[in-house]
Amino acid sequence: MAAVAAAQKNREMFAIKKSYSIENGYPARRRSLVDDARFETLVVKQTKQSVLDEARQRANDSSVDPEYDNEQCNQKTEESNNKDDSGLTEEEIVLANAITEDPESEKIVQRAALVLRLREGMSSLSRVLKLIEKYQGVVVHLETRPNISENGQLDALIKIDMSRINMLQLLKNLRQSQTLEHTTLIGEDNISAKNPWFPRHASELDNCNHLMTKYEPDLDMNHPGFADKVYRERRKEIAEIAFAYKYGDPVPYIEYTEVENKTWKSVFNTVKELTVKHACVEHRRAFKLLQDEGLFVEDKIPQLGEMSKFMQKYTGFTLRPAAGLLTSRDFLASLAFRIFQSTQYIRHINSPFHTPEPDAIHEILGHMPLLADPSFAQFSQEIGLASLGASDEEIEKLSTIYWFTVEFGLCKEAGETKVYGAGLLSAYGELLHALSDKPEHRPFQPESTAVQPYQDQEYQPVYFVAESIEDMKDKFRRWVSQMSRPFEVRFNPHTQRVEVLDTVEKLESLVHQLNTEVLHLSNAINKMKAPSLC
Ligand SMILES: C[C@H](O)[C@H](O)[C@H]1CNc2nc(N)[nH]c(=O)c2N1
Ligand SMILES: N[C@@H](Cc1ccc(O)cc1)C(=O)O
Ligand SMILES: [Fe+2]
Repeated sequence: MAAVAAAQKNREMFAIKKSYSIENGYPARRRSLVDDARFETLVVKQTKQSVLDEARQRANDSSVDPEYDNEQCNQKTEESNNKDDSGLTEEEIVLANAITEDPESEKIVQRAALVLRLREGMSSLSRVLKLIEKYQGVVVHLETRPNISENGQLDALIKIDMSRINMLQLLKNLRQSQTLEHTTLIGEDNISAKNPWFPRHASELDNCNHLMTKYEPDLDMNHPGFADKVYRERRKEIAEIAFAYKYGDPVPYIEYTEVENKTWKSVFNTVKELTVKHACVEHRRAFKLLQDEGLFVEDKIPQLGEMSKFMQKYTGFTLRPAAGLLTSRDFLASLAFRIFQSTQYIRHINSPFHTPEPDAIHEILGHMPLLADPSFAQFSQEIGLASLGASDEEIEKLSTIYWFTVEFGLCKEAGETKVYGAGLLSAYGELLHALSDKPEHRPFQPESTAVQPYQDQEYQPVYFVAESIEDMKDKFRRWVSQMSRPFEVRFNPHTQRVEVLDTVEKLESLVHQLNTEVLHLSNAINKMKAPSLC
């Protein structure tokens, strides 16, 4: 018990706190969640590293490697130093970040309002207007008034439409001008910092790979591999491969070692036996399919590339490698694109029944069977779509729902309680615990489930039981429709793009598509009703 308490304390000490970046002098105005996560990973890792090196020494491991990650950290620090944001307003930083994160977006024409203080009255105004013309901007609104405090000065509000890249140039130019006292850009539409950035195309998931480092063997005293240098090196090697991965690359092939295959064999055989009796029908069905296709065999860890092909065939889900436990926002965002970010390293041989961080055994044995089920795949994508542009509070709720369904969900089946959560289907220790009378079983209700606190270091004390997976999905849909996001999104599988449904044109084209599909459906019905005589 003492060990558990110590581990809990260790994790609390290092858990990434929401306000961490602000406490450490990272300007709150730069509210890109991508940048925040990058910064947090860096600082938390550096701090933890030094404290834990000491602890590892105490754990009788002489293989402390202080160089770990220093290179990577330095690189990132330099990167962020190069970004000189001094003097820019929040809106301008958001604008500049939007361009850096998606260079294609620099040509997007953006509406924005400029507030200027003109030193030389009307004559400065004509210079400003000429400049706007030079940058191919269109003035859509212009208002001036004498400045109340200074004689002869004029305040102007100018609304313009201009490409993002030109807007940044224009601002630079205006700031250097002697005739202006100050220039402020007020964002409109999507350059507002109030809507966080989110990926619009599957390729932008290259930006969504921020890790929560608290359970890595290098940083978690209770990780089964904490004092095993060989294990830590191997885990790092495989994580590096994931770090280097870019959208469009083939899924990397990993030559698994004998020990790793042995670990797989022991988990696979135990889970195979237990799931016959305890897993939900969707899991059992897909498990059999995976066996029939030769992917689920006892003596070889399936390759992620093969798994990805398998799932693409059944539900369109594909896999991309992840270096460890991802932040909820990044992890959920990829689900919106029917992409599952999957770790590729294997848990420690000493702890096959349960591991504190997701590993390839968890992803493959736990998640893949249900992601190969069309209805469950749809549900996973819906949680992902709901997460795009959601507030931090909503992300917290969505990930809690995800936790108690996709990860640790139980459901009823012909009067019996069955397992569908991936965290149980890959951890036979916890699977048996979940079905025993030790933990509490509560009915799944999105409102209460979404706010149930949970920890991810030990077996759960509470599980939620759904009437059925379909019923859980229905309840989730009703609940999620009340979220605060002021827009709807839709995934276009042809372009792999998430579209924000915010213009009449987009909705019209969608209605058109749906009409065509309805026409096909009614044709199909007619054909069935009156089969042709030929
Ligand atoms: C969304 C929710 O937080 C969930 O537990 C996520 C978090 N990050 C993850 N990261 C990886 N690599 N694999 C996972 O299964 C998850 N699960
Ligand atoms: N506990 C799971 C792995 C896991 C860890 C953390 C998670 O968030 C999810 C899954 C297992 O042993 O298989
Ligand atoms: Fe998982």
